[in-house]
Order: sequence, then structure tokens, then C-alpha cells
Amino acid sequence: MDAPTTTTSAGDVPAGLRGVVITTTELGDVRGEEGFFHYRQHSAVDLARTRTVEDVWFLLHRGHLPSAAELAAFRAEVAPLRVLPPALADVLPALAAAGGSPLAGLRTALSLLGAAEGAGPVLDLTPEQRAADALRVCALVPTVLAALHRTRAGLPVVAPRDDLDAAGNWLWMLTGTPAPQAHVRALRRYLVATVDHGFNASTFTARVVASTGADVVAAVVAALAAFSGPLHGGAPDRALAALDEIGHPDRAAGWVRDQLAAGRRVMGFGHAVYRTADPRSVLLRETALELGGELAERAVAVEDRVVAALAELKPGRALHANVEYYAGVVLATCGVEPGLFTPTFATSRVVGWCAHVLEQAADPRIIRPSARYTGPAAPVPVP
Ligand SMILES: CC(=O)SCCNC(=O)CCNC(=O)[C@H](O)C(C)(C)COP(=O)(O)OP(=O)(O)OC[C@H]1O[C@@H](n2cnc3c(N)ncnc32)[C@H](O)[C@@H]1OP(=O)(O)O
Ligand SMILES: O=C([O-])CC(=O)C(=O)O
Repeated sequence: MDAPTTTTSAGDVPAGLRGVVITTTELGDVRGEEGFFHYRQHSAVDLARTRTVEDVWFLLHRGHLPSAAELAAFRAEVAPLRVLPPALADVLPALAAAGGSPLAGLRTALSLLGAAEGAGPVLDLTPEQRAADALRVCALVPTVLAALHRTRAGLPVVAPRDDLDAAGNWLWMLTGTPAPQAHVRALRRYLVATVDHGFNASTFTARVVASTGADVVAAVVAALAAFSGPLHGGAPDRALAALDEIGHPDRAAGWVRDQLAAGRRVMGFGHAVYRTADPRSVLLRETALELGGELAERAVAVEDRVVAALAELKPGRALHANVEYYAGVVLATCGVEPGLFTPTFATSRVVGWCAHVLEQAADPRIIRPSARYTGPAAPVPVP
């Protein structure tokens, strides 16, 4: 992985731990200078163009891309796990009434599920039991999110369908109507391309929690918390709102200048690892243009101007559009409302989190780095 050179006041510690290798993984890698990332050596962008979430889920959790027969068996295995358990169905109205974001509702629902079902610490489980727990959580996350969303909107919950893949099911469970194929295809690309991405903040969080021997659900709940901030996972709705605020592309450069002058970051731009364009934003730009419409055309024109303005105002920083910029454009065009952008992301990323939790649990050693103490050296007597 590539390591930008900024350091903290400790001098030799890279700021934000950029480029610090803390463990090994066989799940995939992000090559920031090349603008490339892969899942177990398969280009993630190529997978996004040709495969479903279930293929990649199988790849990450079971070690290889499935044959047609393996995929059919996997889908049959996952189908019953998608169904909302009564313990959660009963509390949905209260969770929905409590307000807050869908992600916060999901966190609470999963904590409750963990408590109700008494999921065991990963250390006490066999690898098969851990894998079964992980499969269950991955299958349930979209169902719980869609059910929470519909309950909140005063609509009846829509049960998942066994004949649809993750992309088709997500749109089906949100709307209760069959989605146009073009929307399912676009969403499938987005979901496959966002399943995993190296040691991003939420994945790292999940692995730290798993390293303590905590259960799979606990690790996912912690990852969801890390995913709720605007800097990681929470940018797509803000990026779309910025597109609205900018309006005409000719206003983009002035708008960026104002944002930076106010000490704000431009949502959907910049990346901790990529120094090239984010390959997912390239894929999703193409996808948005294929879907068509004024929003996609405007997003492309604004992107060019924002990149140029950032290059002028932050020279040498290589700030490009990241996955979250076009995520909002694609999802909005597919009829997903902004409040559901990050939850949609969570439905695919949970597969990556769980793959990392399983990998971490297979080699249990508590993750416990150090911090350099920078306060006064002399001990101070207790008064
Ligand atoms: C799935 C994902 O999570 S993708 C990321 C989604 N998040 C966003 O889109 C939020 C906006 N982007 C950002 O805040 C950042 O680019 C991050 C958090 C994604 C990565 O940040 P970092 O790796 O910390 O960037 P880094 O510190 O190397 O930034 C370098 C410089 O560029 C600036 N910069 C980075 N991104 C932006 C941005 N989007 N807008 C304005 N300035 C930026 C920083 O302020 C810094 O300037 P300085 O050196 O003058 O202080
Ligand atoms: O890699 C990162 O730091 C953030 C990111 O793009 C992701 O998690 O998909």
C-alpha cells in the first residue's frame, strides 16, 4: 500500500497511520498509485461489471469464485437467512419511532439480535460456527435496513425474494415493485465495487473488535459506528446536496473556493490511498452516463471543474472524485433516496467486514498498538 509522507508531531508516526502495515490479509489490496484494487487477485472493477454480490461474497468468505452450481447452492443457503427474525420484527415499530438515521437503527437492531440470540464470542466458536454467524449477519443487514425504512415511512414491510440477487432484492424490499433492469444492473455494479477496500476505517475497526475475541455481530456494530461519519461512508448524500447547491457547473470553482475558505472539505473528493482517480468513481461515472439524465451530465461537468479548482487550491495533493461522488448520482437515478445512500453502501460492505472478521478470528492476537506520549516527562506528584 502507498504511504503519503505526512507525519504527526511525534515525528516518525505517519499522520492517520497512512501506509503503516499492521497485519497481513489474503482478501485483497488497494494500490493507490495505480488506481487499482482487487478481491483475492480478481480486479474488483471487472467483477463489478460481470458478477453479482453473491459471487463476491462467496469469493471472500469461501476462498474462490463459485461455479454455477456452487452459486446456486450458495443462493439457496442464503435465501432463508434473509428473512426477518421475529425478535427483530417485533421491535421495528419502536426502533422506527425512535427516529435517528437508518444506520443507527440498524446498529441497535443488530445489538438486540446479538443479545436475543446469545451469539458466542468468536474465540469460543468453531470456524464453521463463525462462518455461519457471518453469513447470517450479511444476509440480514439489507432486510433490516429496508424494513426499518418502510416502517418509518408508514409502509408495510416487503419480504425478500428468493429469485432476486442482492441488488434486485434491495430495490424490491425498498419499493415493493420490480425495478427496471437498468437500475438493478447499475446498483449491482455499485454494490460489487464497494464490498471491500483494504484497511479502511470501518474494516480496521471490525478487525480490532474481532481481535478481542468478541462475537461477529459486535464487530459489525462497531464497524457501522465507524461508517457513520461524513469522512468515511457518509459522504454520498452530502456530495449530491453539494451538486444541487452548485447548480450550474460554471459556479463550481467559486463554490470550492468558498468551501475551502470556510475550512470545509469537498465531499466525494480526495482519498486516503488513491493518488489517481478512484477506479470506482471511473466505473460509476460510466454507469451514471449509461443510465442517462441531466444529473449525470451535470455531475461530470462539475467533477472536472472541482478537480481543477482543488488542483489550484491544494497543489500537489492529487484530489480526485472518490467512490462517494458518483454513488449518490447512480443511487438517486435508481430511485434510492439520499437518506438511504450510506445504508445501501452498508449492505455490501458488511460482506467485506465479515470476511475480515473471519480472517482475524482465524489468527487470534489482540490488536494493541502504542501511542508515543508527548506530555511533560517529569512525574507530577498527586496533590
Ligand atoms: C468510501 C470512502 O470512505 S471514500 C471517502 C469519502 N469521504 C469524503 O469524500 C470526504 C471528503 N474527503 C476527505 O475528507 C479526505 O479526502 C479523506 C478523509 C477521504 C482522505 O483524507 P486524507 O487522507 O486525510 O487526506 P490528506 O490529509 O492526505 O489531505 C491532504 C490535503 O488535502 C486536503 N483535502 C483532502 N481531501 C479534501 C477534500 N475533499 N476537500 C478539500 N480538501 C481536501 C486536506 O485538507 C489536506 O490539506 P492540507 O495538507 O493543506 O491540510
Ligand atoms: O479505503 C478507504 O480509506 C475508504 C474507502 O474508499 C472505502 O472504504 O471504500
